Amino acid sequence: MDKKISVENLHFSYTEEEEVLKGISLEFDHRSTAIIGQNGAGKTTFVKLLKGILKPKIGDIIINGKNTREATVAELAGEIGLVFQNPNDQIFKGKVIDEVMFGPLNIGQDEDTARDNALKALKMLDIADKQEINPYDLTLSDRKLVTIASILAMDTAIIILDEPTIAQDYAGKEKIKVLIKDLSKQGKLVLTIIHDMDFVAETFERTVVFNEGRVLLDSNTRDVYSQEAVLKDAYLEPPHVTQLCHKLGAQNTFLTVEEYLEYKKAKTR
Ligand SMILES: Nc1ncnc2c1ncn2[C@@H]1O[C@H](COP(=O)(O)OP(=O)(O)OP(=O)(O)O)[C@@H](O)[C@H]1O
Repeated sequence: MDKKISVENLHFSYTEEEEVLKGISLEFDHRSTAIIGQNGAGKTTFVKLLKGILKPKIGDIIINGKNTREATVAELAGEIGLVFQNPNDQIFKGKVIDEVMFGPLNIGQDEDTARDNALKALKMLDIADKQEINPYDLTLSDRKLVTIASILAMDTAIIILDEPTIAQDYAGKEKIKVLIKDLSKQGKLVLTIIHDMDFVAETFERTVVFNEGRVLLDSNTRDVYSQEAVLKDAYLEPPHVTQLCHKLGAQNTFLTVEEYLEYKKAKTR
């Protein structure tokens, strides 16, 4: 299996008093993966370490063969793209098209390629008609889509999304769900921090649960959501449909309404 990210015994702290990550070992391959966990569990810190913005105190992170201790953020930029949780931390250009072209130009794409990739990314997110607008004149949900497009346009093998569904309505969430599945089919590693358990169930093959700086669970998404008691200890709940089906007496862990309906139909045949 092709390993794109390898994390070995990772420790990190911002201050002397408190260790935020307490020995994380994980490997990521091509599978789309959700990282879940309560606020403060260390998820954003973890992805900033993967991106090389922060450096490990102990342990190593290898991104496509490069150790983040030795590589600069600029060297890693062509391998790994990170969409920040808050779009305002990422956006600084006065026009959407310039914002989305900035990343590709920065990693050495020529002007024409950068423009083509930027337009392709804007089209994937259905916001190509917004290219001449100032990002700060857009709604928060469209601004978030602009930050996702900026990273897509760089065409990196690894794409990390921090809370992509924030401020999105149903249509926006569907757009992001389809995008993640498409990117994954293209062979990209998509890693996503997310609090929306229903979205996780419908979208990701693998789910990693962080709890107080450690990995509590790491398995395929169905297996993770079948462990209700362990999730409860981490102040997490399975998706609504999973809980409802259990309450209706189902033994299996259902991840979507469609799955449950199929199961009921098959039983009554
Ligand atoms: N720049 C910083 N300086 C000091 N402490 C920080 C800093 N950033 C985060 N922390 C602390 O590190 C811990 C982990 O924070 P982190 O943002 O990684 O968690 P998280 O799981 O992403 O939470 P959330 O779901 O709320 O985004 C928290 O206790 C937080 O207060």
